[in-house]
Amino acid sequence: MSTAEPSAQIASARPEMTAAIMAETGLDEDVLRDLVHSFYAKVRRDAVLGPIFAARISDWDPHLERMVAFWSSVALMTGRYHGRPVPAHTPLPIHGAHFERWLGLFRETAREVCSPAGAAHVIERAERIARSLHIAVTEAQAAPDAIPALS
Ligand code: HEM
Repeated sequence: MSTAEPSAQIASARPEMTAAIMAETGLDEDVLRDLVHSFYAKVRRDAVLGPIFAARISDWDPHLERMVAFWSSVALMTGRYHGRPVPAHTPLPIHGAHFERWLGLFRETAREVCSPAGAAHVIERAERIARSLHIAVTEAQAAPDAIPALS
């Protein structure tokens, strides 16, 4: 690390922005790890969402690692996640009610785990991404051969 770089606590593609978000929200990789692990513990116990995940994920460690990287990218702008969420969801048996339930559990967990500013930050992003995913999944279910609009 050069001396010109600001003192972000974690490796980031945009260290200045990451440091500013961390200072404003109280979020860091440890909080996001706690958020992801607590959230998926609830998801796995959920009567509606749990079976959908159980049918696709047998080894949870890599999924949880991927989701910490995803939230690090989304919330802290670190650029750690390089996957494609839309194709991962288009084959799933999900519709509006699943997204509402997912968001309900996510909001609840974020408020338990994060500071108020941190919870507001991740909830706003989760709501935006859930809306995009819902649109993409609905389009793919209506026209399975169409080119996906989002990746
Ligand atoms: C409607 C409720 C949802 C269900 C049932 C669901 C289910 C799943 C499942 C089963 C996977 C694993 C897919 C696989 O590896 O085969 C997955 C991956 C993933 N989900 Fe969701 N999901 C939901 C909503 C969301 C939302 C709202 C977000 C983001 C805010 C999200 C973000 C992701 C990401 C980033 C991955 C990893 C994709 C990859 O890189 O492979 N999911 N989801």
